[in-house]
Amino acid sequence: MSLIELSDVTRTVLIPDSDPLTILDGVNLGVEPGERVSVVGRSGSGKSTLLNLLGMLDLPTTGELCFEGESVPDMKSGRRDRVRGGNVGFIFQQFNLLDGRTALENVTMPLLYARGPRFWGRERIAADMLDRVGLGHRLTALPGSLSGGEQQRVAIARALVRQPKLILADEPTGALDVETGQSVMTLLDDIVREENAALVTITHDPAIAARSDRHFRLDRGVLTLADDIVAVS
Ligand SMILES: Nc1ncnc2c1ncn2[C@@H]1O[C@H](COP(=O)(O)OP(=O)(O)OP(=O)(O)O)[C@@H](O)[C@H]1O
Repeated sequence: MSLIELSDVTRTVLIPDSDPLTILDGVNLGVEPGERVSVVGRSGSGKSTLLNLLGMLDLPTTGELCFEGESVPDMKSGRRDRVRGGNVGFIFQQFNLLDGRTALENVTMPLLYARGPRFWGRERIAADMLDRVGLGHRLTALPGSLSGGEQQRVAIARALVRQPKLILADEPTGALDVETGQSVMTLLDDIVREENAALVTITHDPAIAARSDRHFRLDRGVLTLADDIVAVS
């Protein structure tokens, strides 16, 4: 069973005084546990819309979306929020850290929704996670005092601290120079592998896309295999 699966998914939006706009058109994609998938596509091709569906933030207009075999549109919204919170980690181009909070506070935050030992031990768990991304010595640093690469490491720690089964990374290297971007992706790959999480990376950059196990291209809402992107070992 796929971890998350879109079957013949269409997403359209209604535009006042105009025909409906089709943003995703007949998309089929199954992501397996522990698998790394990349999606490349030009600006406006529908990448963020696809990511929002995979993250169960939006629902398909037609077609099916299942998480671990369960229909996402059939979930009540409270359950959908719990399934998302417990299973999906997000990483964004602009890091999206809370400015006034330390690195440790940023990474602790998702554990405020945990229960039992993970709630009571949240600061130690978050500190361990920051240590794993090489920032054990910057626990009290505010995001503004960290470099872009360090901020993205904090964001990776925050995305992974609840041990999600699925990580969704939207242009994770878009705000970093090439070398920093590659080192951040190496770190992300290593942790994702250790945790046996699935990783879906949306990127403009073929070198970043090539790191994944399977590669797709999105063009005007149509998703196809991108065989010209060659995996690097
Ligand atoms: N709610 C909406 N209403 C109208 N148009 C929308 C809406 N959401 C998305 N679009 C349009 O659908 C297309 C795809 O949007 P989307 O944000 O998914 O693209 P993208 O590939 O992520 O682009 P970028 O790389 O620039 O972020 C764009 O042309 C966008 O303007």
